[in-house]
Amino acid sequence: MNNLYKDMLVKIGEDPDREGLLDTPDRAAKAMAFLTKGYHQKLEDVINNAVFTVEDNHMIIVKDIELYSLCEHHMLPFFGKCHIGYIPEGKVLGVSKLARIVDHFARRLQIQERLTNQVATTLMDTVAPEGVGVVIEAQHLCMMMRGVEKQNSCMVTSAMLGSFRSEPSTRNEFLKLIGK
Ligand SMILES: Nc1nc2c(ncn2[C@@H]2O[C@H](COP(=O)(O)OP(=O)(O)OP(=O)(O)O)[C@@H](O)[C@H]2O)c(=O)[nH]1
Ligand SMILES: [Zn+2]
Repeated sequence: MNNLYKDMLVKIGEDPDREGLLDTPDRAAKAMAFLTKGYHQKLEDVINNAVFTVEDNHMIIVKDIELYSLCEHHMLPFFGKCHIGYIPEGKVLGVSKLARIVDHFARRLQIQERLTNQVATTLMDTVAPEGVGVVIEAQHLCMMMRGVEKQNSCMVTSAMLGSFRSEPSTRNEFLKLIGK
């Protein structure tokens, strides 16, 4: 990937041999590898069997999980917060794994809707809860730094599965607890 970045520097009108840019192709390649590392992770390694048994079935919420991703249309960042809720049916997931699942799907080229769905369906597939709700609020640099240049708009996406979809009271409890 280093050569691609060196070519890019030339194409945008820069001199890749000037002092400040000598290590830039290397650094940029490393940064891009980090930002897209989700492609090279296995979901089962991310979750690492951190599934535990519970007796009760009260709603569990982890909110304000920060996320950074890249929009697949412009390869520019979008960033914001993810809120996750679920009602277990015998099994819960280690709490850090919720944030790891968000990163696993965020660290790649994405659209916000797909990211939201992937987080929700992964939780559904992993612990088979009664229901899952995922809300993502994010700002897209492709709408801020360029294009339509709107600085204050925020895209909100949601994925409601199981009882979060079928039961308005469950969905409303979730939305209330995440402050929506
Ligand atoms: N639904 C959705 N759209 C996105 C996301 N990220 C970027 N986009 C949009 O993808 C669209 C691509 O539209 P095009 O008209 O092909 O590209 P463009 O000419 O660069 O569009 P502008 O951004 O309007 O200048 C734009 O409307 C972006 O705002 C996302 O996560 N979800
Ligand atoms: Zn974009």
